[in-house]
Amino acid sequence: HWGYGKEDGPSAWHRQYPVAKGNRQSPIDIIPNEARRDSTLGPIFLKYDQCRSLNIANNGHSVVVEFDDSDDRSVVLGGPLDNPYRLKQFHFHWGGKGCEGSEHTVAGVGYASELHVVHWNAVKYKTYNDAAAAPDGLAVLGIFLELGDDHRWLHMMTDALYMVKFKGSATDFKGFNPKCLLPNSLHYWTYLGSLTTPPLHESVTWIVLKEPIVVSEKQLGMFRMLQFNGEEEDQRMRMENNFRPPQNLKERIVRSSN
Ligand SMILES: NS(=O)(=O)c1cccc(NC(=O)NCCCCO)c1
Ligand SMILES: [Zn+2]
Repeated sequence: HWGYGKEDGPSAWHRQYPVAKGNRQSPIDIIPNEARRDSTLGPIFLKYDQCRSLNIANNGHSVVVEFDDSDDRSVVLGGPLDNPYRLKQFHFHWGGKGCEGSEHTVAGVGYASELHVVHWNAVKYKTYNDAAAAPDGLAVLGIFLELGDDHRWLHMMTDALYMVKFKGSATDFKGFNPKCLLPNSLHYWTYLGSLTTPPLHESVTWIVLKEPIVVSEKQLGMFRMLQFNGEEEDQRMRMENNFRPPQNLKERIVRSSN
């Protein structure tokens, strides 16, 4: 199975997932000076007021908070999107102590971590899985985390991490609204890309916010108490450095909101 180690990590994924060498892979290094300012790109809107989380889980690659996506109560719309995309889940990617851990980089510089808020096109596709394999199926909001003071609300999530220490564990996690994890500004870069983990489907319209949120080293350190392995496995592997490095931009351009 794929992972982030030496043998099963990003440089090996192409063997089982040949699309890893495709033309619209993610993440990428975003070079602000080369992004095209596009006046036709409007603002994005996050309609998360009715949003309610369901559970938090360790899937062996990251920690994921899932939402009820049975209706259009929580959607992202506007910006590069032709219709509303329904909120499905959010998860994180992070590094080791003091190392970089984001997936996208900005002019070659990484952040300590990156939050991905995953939405799917329920107007065009019947199920999330259908959307996840379609070129306009997903819209993922990428938010950088930089180290500084404690984040006022992140503790609500990090306090629950001890309950999902091992791969395959999950627990109720109700009432968490990801609106509390957004920065002040919704200015963004956008480009067409892929899932950053296998199966690496080229199905994502990426919307990467320019302004990072601030979390403390202590809070980020809580993520590293998670483990890649299941409870029953002998091999104990701390969950960290679960990020894919930047991929070739190929024939793509990155657009910038105003
Ligand atoms: N990291 S990401 O590009 O935001 C992203 C978004 C939505 C799905 C995925 N990847 C997957 O669902 N991979 C399938 C296996 C995951 C754990 O079992 C990655
Ligand atoms: Zn991700």
